[in-house]
Amino acid sequence: LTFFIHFHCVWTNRLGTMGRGIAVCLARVGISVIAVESENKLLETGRQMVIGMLERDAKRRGVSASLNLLKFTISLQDLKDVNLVIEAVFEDMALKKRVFQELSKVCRPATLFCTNTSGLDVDALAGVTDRPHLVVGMHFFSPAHVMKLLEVVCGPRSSSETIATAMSLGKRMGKVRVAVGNCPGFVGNRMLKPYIDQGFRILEDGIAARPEDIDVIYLFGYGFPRHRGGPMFYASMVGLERVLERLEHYHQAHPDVPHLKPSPLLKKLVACGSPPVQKWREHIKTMHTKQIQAN
Ligand SMILES: CCCCCCC[C@H](O)CC(=O)SCCNC(=O)CCNC(=O)[C@H](O)C(C)(C)COP(=O)([O-])OP(=O)([O-])OC[C@H]1O[C@@H](n2cnc3c(N)ncnc32)[C@H](O)[C@@H]1OP(=O)([O-])[O-]
Ligand SMILES: NC(=O)c1ccc[n+]([C@@H]2O[C@H](COP(=O)([O-])OP(=O)(O)OC[C@H]3O[C@@H](n4cnc5c(N)ncnc54)[C@H](O)[C@@H]3O)[C@@H](O)[C@H]2O)c1
Repeated sequence: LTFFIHFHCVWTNRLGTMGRGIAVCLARVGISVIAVESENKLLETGRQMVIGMLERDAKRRGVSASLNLLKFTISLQDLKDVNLVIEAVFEDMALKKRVFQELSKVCRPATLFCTNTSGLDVDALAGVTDRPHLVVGMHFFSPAHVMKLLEVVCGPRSSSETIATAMSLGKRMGKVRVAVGNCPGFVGNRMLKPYIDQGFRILEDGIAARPEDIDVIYLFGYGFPRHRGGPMFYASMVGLERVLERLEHYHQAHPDVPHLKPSPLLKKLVACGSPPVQKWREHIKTMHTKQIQAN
């Protein structure tokens, strides 16, 4: 298989730029990569970075670096024979649309188009291509060659084969994959944004004196390490009745604060006897079925 990716070329604060991390993930599992940049100077900087990362990675693992799998270019025409594209240009809908339109002209009709957008509408991107069923999100986390998570973002028009291919490519790259739906920020960033936003509001309201105080509270009060599970597991562990009871209490006191209003799902789960987290899925399914029937 051959893959095309875009990669970032400005070395800022060691910040892992997505394209180069994705290129490393692909090449180290034996997949050919054609990396495309917008201009020669950026291409050369990016090339050196990717090679350096691959060499360090190979040294750590005691193997030889698979540099022969990489090709670097500034010409989109070089992508005419690739099987799959992972787009990682700036987070700008107009630019991404332009890139996908160009790719539609250059690539074979069966080539899959994946986007590494952090939260833009995958279906809007699919809509500008000549193959909406072959478009899917592959949301890697930064630095992409280190972080294990991959959100596979399924648009309403992504075919099941397209989703399955993105999932199996993620598996081959050694990622922990989660298939998610298409909404602003998907799951990770949709959850993270309210945390960050509340942090700013807390500072604005003078509830915490320093940003460090908020971070300290999070680090020492609510670590979510792997062995302890995430926020959903935590809610289950605390007890859903207690979570609901607290939210209702705060909601009554502050009816104008939207995030204090308990969700209908939480109420339903409590009404069903607060099943353990592993059992929520069947209740959620029933709820969705009823919603579909009602509509
Ligand atoms: C409101 C929402 C806003 C949304 C914004 C978009 C968010 C996005 O959509 C989602 C995300 O990505 S969110 C996720 C955001 N991500 C996180 O939250 C990640 C937080 N960071 C961590 O968990 C740890 O720092 C790591 C596990 C990355 C490294 O662990 P360690 O034990 O220190 O390991 P080490 O031995 O020192 O380095 C190993 C390799 O990693 C490299 N590298 C290291 N740091 C880097 C950096 N900052 N940068 C780049 N690269 C970095 C380092 O150069 C080396 O590379 P080499 O080429 O192989 O030599
Ligand atoms: N940085 C993160 O933490 C992170 C994490 C997950 C997903 N993402 C997403 O990945 C994408 C890229 O993010 P980034 O942080 O690597 O971006 P970036 O801004 O650092 O790099 C974008 C790269 O795209 C290149 N580019 C722009 N137009 C191009 C074109 N027409 N042809 C070829 N290359 C072109 C630029 O030269 C640059 O190298 C964005 O959609 C972003 O939301 C970022």
